[in-house]
Amino acid sequence: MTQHRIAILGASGYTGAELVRLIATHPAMKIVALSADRKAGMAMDQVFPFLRHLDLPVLQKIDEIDFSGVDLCFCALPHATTQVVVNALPRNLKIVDLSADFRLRDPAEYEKWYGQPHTAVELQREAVYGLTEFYRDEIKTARLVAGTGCNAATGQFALRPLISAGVIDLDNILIDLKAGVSGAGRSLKENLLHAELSGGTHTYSMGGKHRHLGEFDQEFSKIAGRPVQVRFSPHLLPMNRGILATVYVKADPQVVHATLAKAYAAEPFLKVLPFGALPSTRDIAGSNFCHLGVIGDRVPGHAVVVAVLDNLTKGSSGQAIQNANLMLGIEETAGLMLAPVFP
Ligand SMILES: NC(=O)C1=CN([C@@H]2O[C@H](COP(=O)(O)OP(=O)(O)OC[C@H]3O[C@@H](n4cnc5c(N)ncnc54)[C@H](OP(=O)(O)O)[C@@H]3O)[C@@H](O)[C@H]2O)C=CC1
Ligand SMILES: CC(=O)N[C@@H](CCC(=O)OP(=O)(O)O)C(=O)O
Repeated sequence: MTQHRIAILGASGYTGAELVRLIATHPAMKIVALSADRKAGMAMDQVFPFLRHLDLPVLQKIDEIDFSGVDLCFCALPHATTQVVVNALPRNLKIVDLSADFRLRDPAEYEKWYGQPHTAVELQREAVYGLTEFYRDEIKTARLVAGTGCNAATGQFALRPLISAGVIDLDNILIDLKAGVSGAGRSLKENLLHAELSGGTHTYSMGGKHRHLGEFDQEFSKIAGRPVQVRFSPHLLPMNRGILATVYVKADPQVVHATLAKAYAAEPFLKVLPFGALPSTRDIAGSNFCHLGVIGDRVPGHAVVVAVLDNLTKGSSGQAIQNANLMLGIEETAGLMLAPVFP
């Protein structure tokens, strides 16, 4: 099988390491370059001893990499840095970006949510939104794909088919979400110290401030053909991986279940549980699966959808590989059918 030559920028971060872990057993990808910033010059097993069994290139600064020998580049860098880096890469290089820089179509929306003007607007326009199950055809022919926010992916898996089918009240949607701490990346932050995190939970970016609302607004309004604004309450939980979104909608619960089950019947990674069964993050850790459950609320005419996925796989690096498979003409599930880790 052809081995596509892969570079990973930001390989010393959490999503970068997850890309390496998954690509290590991919049948048609070979890692030829890895980048880091502070950790440039180090071997991967110095940064991540859990990858010691692999023979990997040394971490380099981005400007030391020869991209002429690369077929596809995963970019797992912080937002804002990303647009500068991608703008300087060869224009024929296929890129799957994991940051927020190319997710929003409208430059004004980017500035609103990220607090600064976009400096590569033409790339922003070129990028295809990377929620694979809903953008497959565009992703197959794209050069630049923008991976979704991990929370944004979870909420969209619960809601997109319901909005498309017109079975929920569009003005009555609440996404209450719990996220694991690896979603915040590997750089040191005081509030993420074990002593300050492990004993409790708290909300963050409440009151309509979370940046993934930009993705919800963009995508839900596009599907509905009119503005849709959801309510969103993110919480940080003292767990490493995983997101659980509890989504409250005004709708017939059986119709909600039937709509999701039908929409995802042929999807290899999206699993709808029997009516009334609800999923747990414990059942998807380390895998590219998203589990969804539906139950009737106590108040008639209301339903609750619960969606879970792993932020480092289906929420970022697994999704990125799924998109790269399509861009390279490989089987979409290649390298991704790993079972979750349990317990
Ligand atoms: N973590 C998650 O669950 C998700 C993350 N994302 C997005 O993916 C991207 C990567 O996230 P994550 O892996 O968590 O982040 P980390 O903070 O864990 O890693 C960031 C990586 O970028 C490198 N880096 C930082 N600054 C620079 C710079 N100025 N120039 C070059 N390289 C730099 C770091 O290198 P070094 O450490 O050597 O300094 C490191 O390799 C982010 O945009 C994030 O928002 C998207 C979905 C989910
Ligand atoms: C726990 C935590 O902090 N999670 C991050 C989501 C990670 C992600 O999807 O990041 P980007 O949108 O920045 O790429 C958050 O809620 O902002």
